[in-house]
Amino acid sequence: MVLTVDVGNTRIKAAVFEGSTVLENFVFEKNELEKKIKIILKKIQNCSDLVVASVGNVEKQAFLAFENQLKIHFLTHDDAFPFINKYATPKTLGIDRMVLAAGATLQYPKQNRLVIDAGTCITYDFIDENDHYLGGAISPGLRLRYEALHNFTARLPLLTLEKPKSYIGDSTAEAIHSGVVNGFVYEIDGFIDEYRENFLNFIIILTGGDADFLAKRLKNTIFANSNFLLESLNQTFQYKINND
Ligand SMILES: Nc1ncnc2c1ncn2[C@@H]1O[C@H](COP(=O)(O)OP(=O)(O)OP(=O)(O)O)[C@@H](O)[C@H]1O
Ligand SMILES: CC(C)(CO)[C@@H](O)C(=O)NCCC(=O)O
Ligand SMILES: [K+]
Repeated sequence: MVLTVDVGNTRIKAAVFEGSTVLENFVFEKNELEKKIKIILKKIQNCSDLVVASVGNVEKQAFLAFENQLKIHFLTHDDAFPFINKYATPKTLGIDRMVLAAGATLQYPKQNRLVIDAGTCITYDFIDENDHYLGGAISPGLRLRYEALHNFTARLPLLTLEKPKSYIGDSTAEAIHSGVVNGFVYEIDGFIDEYRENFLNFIIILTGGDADFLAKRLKNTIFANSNFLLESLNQTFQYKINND
């Protein structure tokens, strides 16, 4: 069994896989890392490998305490990935985006794929049918938008996610909810439209902490898979074993 760990910008997500099946999911905070991994390994014995993708400030050392229990694989840019990276600055491409691109490439062979990860940031990643990773976009995620409005102004309160009543916000709170939530949805629909103008066919994979909320509101019908990053991490690991 394989324990996959996604260290995001805000939280940590983990899942145990047997082959390609998820046995159990976990979400926890960064300061709980060691404690939680210990609990997971106690609960689910015979995990042979631990695979980590980290974009947060958690380094490989944080996992060395478990070295005598299972093999630690800390993914880096030097590992084998199943696509050709056309990003102009491949060394600065986020490892989470590389893992998402790898998962899309392996799970949906020989087609254009757009991966949208609505997490702390929204990331867009496009891998074409020739398995060329072309790039995409990075923008502030839903919660970050609420926080940025509050942190960088004098008068805007810090609000938490609420469904806007209308696109015409009739109060400060409603104006913020409309700006953040509708702006978020319009942005994503707008990007999808732009891709549609340039590519005849592509599949869309929607993931991240806000994926379910978003899926219901997009004009494009897309199903959310909030586990896509961890599934991709498991697949990237299998690919690495087969190609090392
Ligand atoms: N308990 C929570 N803590 C933080 N964000 C949450 C929580 N529950 C839902 N969310 C939503 O999830 C979004 C963050 O997504 P996610 O959890 O995927 O981010 P992350 O852990 O930082 O991962 P990544 O860095 O890969 O985006 C926020 O915009 C927020 O609206
Ligand atoms: C964009 C984030 C923050 C999303 O988690 C991460 O992928 C990252 O730190 N990327 C580095 C910059 C880039 O991908 O070009
Ligand atoms: K993200």
